[in-house]
Amino acid sequence: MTRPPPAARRAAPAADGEIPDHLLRVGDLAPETLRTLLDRAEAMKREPLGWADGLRGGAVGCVFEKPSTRTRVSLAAAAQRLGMAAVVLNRDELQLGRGETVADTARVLSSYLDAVAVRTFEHRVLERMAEVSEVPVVNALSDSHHPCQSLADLLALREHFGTLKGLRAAFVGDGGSNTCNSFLSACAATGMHLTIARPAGYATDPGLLDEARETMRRTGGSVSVTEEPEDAVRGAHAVYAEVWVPMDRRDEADERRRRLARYRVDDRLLAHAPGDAVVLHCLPAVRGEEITSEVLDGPRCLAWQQAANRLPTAQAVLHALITAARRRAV
Ligand SMILES: NC(=O)OP(=O)(O)O
Repeated sequence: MTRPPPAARRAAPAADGEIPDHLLRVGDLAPETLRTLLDRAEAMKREPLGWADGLRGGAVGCVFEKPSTRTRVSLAAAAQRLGMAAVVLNRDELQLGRGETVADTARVLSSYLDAVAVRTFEHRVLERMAEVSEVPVVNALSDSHHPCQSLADLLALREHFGTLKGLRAAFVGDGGSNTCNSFLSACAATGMHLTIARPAGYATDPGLLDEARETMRRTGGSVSVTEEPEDAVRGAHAVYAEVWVPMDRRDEADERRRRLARYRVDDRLLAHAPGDAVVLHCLPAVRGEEITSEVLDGPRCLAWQQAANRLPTAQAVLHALITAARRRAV
């Protein structure tokens, strides 16, 4: 008998410490689960090999409807470090490009693979895939969430500061971006204090803010919103900059550059932050736009560490989801 699809077996979020069926949003990870993934990623970063027991010979699919450097390569490399093959596909290489439905595609792929990572436009495509997939689905970026990035961000912050709880972060730019949404949930789960500085019209989804505040009641974190980037960075341990014109918003490029111009992370803005504040950027960066080269290449920037951490965090996610799914299937 065919197993019921994972989403039908249990609704996210999973209980504290429990690995969920899929990773679609950081908000689906309970605080203890997030900490477990970070601990595992840290161990895998120290000792990348030796985690293939039971996984050797498996395969992970990576389906990308949009370009990617970090996510695509880190997931493929992570699969190989776990002894698994990585099958990396663009949309046009699949029948998806000729109209086969997402649900049909996911059903078929999950009969070949041990997990499938998907970068797509609409988040509901991932939710639909998770509903029908027999194997874990990993969000490799959707229009509203970027959980793999947030794990790498948290690992870089924890490596730098030794702890996450109580850290003060400022996100400067588009408060409704996928990176900001996931970073908000990451701050909530770890008890961080986040200030989002964004112009009017670039607000964070109120539902996500409510969800984060609910989690923060338990973890001791907080979130506030301002239109003033100087206020946001004052007292911050970390300042997050992100590209102003994402891949799917090129038609808004001029408007975005005009509205976000005050939100550039440069030496002028950082003069309002503590001298030992670090700078985060998920990359790729547009130098001179949302961040200057002086800052991006400077000693306080963790962007390169964040990028490097994409590999051990991807390895931890794949290992955790696949081994948990196999245990549940027994
Ligand atoms: N930060 C990030 O997701 O990079 P890529 O778009 O290159 O995967």
